[in-house]
Amino acid sequence: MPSFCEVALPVPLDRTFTYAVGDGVSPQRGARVIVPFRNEKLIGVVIEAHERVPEEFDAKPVETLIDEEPILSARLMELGEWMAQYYLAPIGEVLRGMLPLTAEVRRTVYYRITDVGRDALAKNHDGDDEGSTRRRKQTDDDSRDAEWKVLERLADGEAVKLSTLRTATAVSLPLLAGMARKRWIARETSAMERDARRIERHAVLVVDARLPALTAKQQAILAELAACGNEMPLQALREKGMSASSLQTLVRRGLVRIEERQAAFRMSGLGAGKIGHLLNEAQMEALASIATVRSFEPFLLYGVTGSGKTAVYLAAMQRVLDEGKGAILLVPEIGLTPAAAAQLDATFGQRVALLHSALTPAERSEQWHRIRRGDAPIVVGTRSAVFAPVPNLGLILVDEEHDNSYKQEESPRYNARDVAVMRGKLEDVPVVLGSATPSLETWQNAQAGKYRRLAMTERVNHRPLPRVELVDMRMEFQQTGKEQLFSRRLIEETQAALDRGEQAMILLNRRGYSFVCMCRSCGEKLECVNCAISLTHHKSSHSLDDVAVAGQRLECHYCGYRRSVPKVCPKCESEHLYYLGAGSQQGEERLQEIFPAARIGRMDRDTVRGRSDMERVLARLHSGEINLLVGTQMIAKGHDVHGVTFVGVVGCDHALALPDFRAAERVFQLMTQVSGRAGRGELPGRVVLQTYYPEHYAVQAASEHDYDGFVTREIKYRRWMHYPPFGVLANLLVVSKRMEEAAGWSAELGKWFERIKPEGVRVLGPCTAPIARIKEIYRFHLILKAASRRALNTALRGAMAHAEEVGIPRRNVIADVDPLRLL
Ligand SMILES: Nc1ncnc2c1ncn2[C@@H]1O[C@H](COP(=O)(O)OP(=O)(O)OP(=O)(O)O)[C@@H](O)[C@H]1O
Ligand SMILES: [Zn+2]
Repeated sequence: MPSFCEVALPVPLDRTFTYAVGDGVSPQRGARVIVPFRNEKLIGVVIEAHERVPEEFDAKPVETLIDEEPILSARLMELGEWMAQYYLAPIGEVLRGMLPLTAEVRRTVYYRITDVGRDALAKNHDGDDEGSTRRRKQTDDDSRDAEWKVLERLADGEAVKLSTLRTATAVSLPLLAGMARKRWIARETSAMERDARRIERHAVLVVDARLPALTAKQQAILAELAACGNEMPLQALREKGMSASSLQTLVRRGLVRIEERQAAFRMSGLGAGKIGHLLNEAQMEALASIATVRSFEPFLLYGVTGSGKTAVYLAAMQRVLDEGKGAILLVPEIGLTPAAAAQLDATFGQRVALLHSALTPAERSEQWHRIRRGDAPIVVGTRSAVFAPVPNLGLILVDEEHDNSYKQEESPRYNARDVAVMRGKLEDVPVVLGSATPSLETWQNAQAGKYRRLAMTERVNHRPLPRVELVDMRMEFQQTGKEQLFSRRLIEETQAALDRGEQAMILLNRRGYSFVCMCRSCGEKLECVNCAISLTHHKSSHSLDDVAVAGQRLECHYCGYRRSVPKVCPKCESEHLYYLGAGSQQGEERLQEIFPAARIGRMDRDTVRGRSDMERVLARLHSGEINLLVGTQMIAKGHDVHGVTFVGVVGCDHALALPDFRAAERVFQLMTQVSGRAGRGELPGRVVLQTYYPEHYAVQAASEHDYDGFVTREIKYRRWMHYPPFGVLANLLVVSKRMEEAAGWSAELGKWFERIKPEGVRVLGPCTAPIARIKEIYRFHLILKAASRRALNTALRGAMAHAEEVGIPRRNVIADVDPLRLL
């Protein structure tokens, strides 16, 4: 029996912690435990059990072993360790991200008085004796009184639950936090396991009871139950507006019984899905290649927009299922559209688990357990679904593999597409990366023969790709003498589509009304108080149900800070404020002026907050209720609306002016994807691309559907500049609330790199990051560019070790490996 175990805890430290295990307990690798850590109880994952007695300290004992059996499989553990190594992310944070089970643990916060607190309390009493008037004067504020009340309640030394303490003293949370900072009281937490299964309470009709006289409300409940097979969840009764007190009366009279049931899995509100098509020749070929492989092999499925990649994914998953295995399909953040969900439902019914961001923690853990039990061998979900514990995995698919939402922009900063390939390798199963606009990384891997390339170069039923017309906005300005948001051609074509009874989509890739507010007198640009970011002007807006959701305001799109719209410049008090740059909200307003009869819908993060909003807009689009949709890049993703024959693209090439080596790739992808929404039905599509860079190769290639042309140019540039995929990058961020600290620490790391001169690594910086401050945190960075992965990893590791040596806290140094943005 081992006496100790190494536990990975969700704290930002690159290490594990040793705990003692009691007699008869043997925690297995991959099992969860609850352990004491500082003043808290944390859930960790066991990395290994061992006999090595720690030399410098007495190991505290494990409090609870949650899982007798490992909850993370050996392969998932290995994947986690690989991620920690590759992304320089704390192993505990990686493993926490792999286990969406927070709902299973109840956390309770306690407070306890400290010695410092006792002293303070004693002094206060002494002061009381000397003369309470003086004390009153010194501490005339109420908060002092509240503090004494808390100390007195805690004086007997027992830890008191936060909720009890608040009931007893009516103390506020900030006040408690302040007392903890003064070290008068100490915060402790305990964690308790909660039953993972969700329990639902059901009302059950007691059938053979004799019916006494009943009120109308009581009768309504009985009728409802009788109509639903004599029982239904309380939640559902409540949603139907049934009275709770009437129900209680019925229960008291023995007419209804309350029973607890384990919640059944329900697919929310999905109708019968579309039935699949017979695959065409190109689809069959792709499927045949994928389905004959049973060990690790990565594929690039390059299929133009509307070539029917989804049908290939579904068929491939069906094959895997027929062999008694499971599959994971990753989709971008908003890729799990109702249409896709309905199709999955129709194909796999109860065998599929959907993991998306709108799930509550309880639902997420419920899905997780279903998957792990083998009840749902088909998993479809966003980024973190790459960790789904599918037993007997047979296939991994990544739809729209180029999509930026696969990258997590917080620790652990992984890219789910790359993790998917690694997982495929560890599980020894094929991995398919699909896209109409593959990332340069994936394309190069295919070129180099590491990935097998499958191509579907035509749309289904030989439908043509849309004809794309470029409008040079500089010419437009010269010819019309006015700076216009929409060009004449865009307006003509939109009108024509609407006149023909067809639908149109217009992309304006910024949300809000105007994205810059400036002062004409002093040139001041209004920025967020927390971030070095211009504030976006929003007019008052209405949600889809026509409920006003927010008034006119300036808003920061990084931290959510809002302020009223100033009448005068906050700096020079001039009244000449003006607004620049049109966002989707302004786009909508202008379009309504130009096309008063159009039924306009908007799709951006202000109007579409969750899945149900998305469902509503798409349903209205499919039904034809909306015939003109304006929105941000949300409209570009995966939608398959057959009535759309025209797409207009407005101002999505600004990025080409930025010093960002991925700008061309991003602009090409967005233009191609959004163009790809046109002409997916019987009728051919048209596109108008408004641009200020008509000669740019990304714009040219997008207008000609020429991925090959684009990638050939782009590859040359990347190779020449040693940018990915011809070299590897990391962004080493140094952050702090205090600017001098961030500056000093990054300078220290810069000096270290200069001294060490890590082989094969070029270091740029340190300098302030392009966004110098986000959420009150100052940001400096160093960019590391290396020819080999190994050199990069070694250099980063060295820098991290040096940071630790010189006392830079771990959470203030962030390594972003394979960054998508160097901001
Ligand atoms: N074999 C087929 N015959 C006819 N129609 C098909 C066939 N396969 C798929 N379709 C239809 O073609 C349309 C496009 O398919 P799908 O949405 O899968 O395209 P895609 O390749 O994913 O495109 P995008 O990259 O633009 O999202 C859908 O309406 C789908 O129902
Ligand atoms: Zn901000």
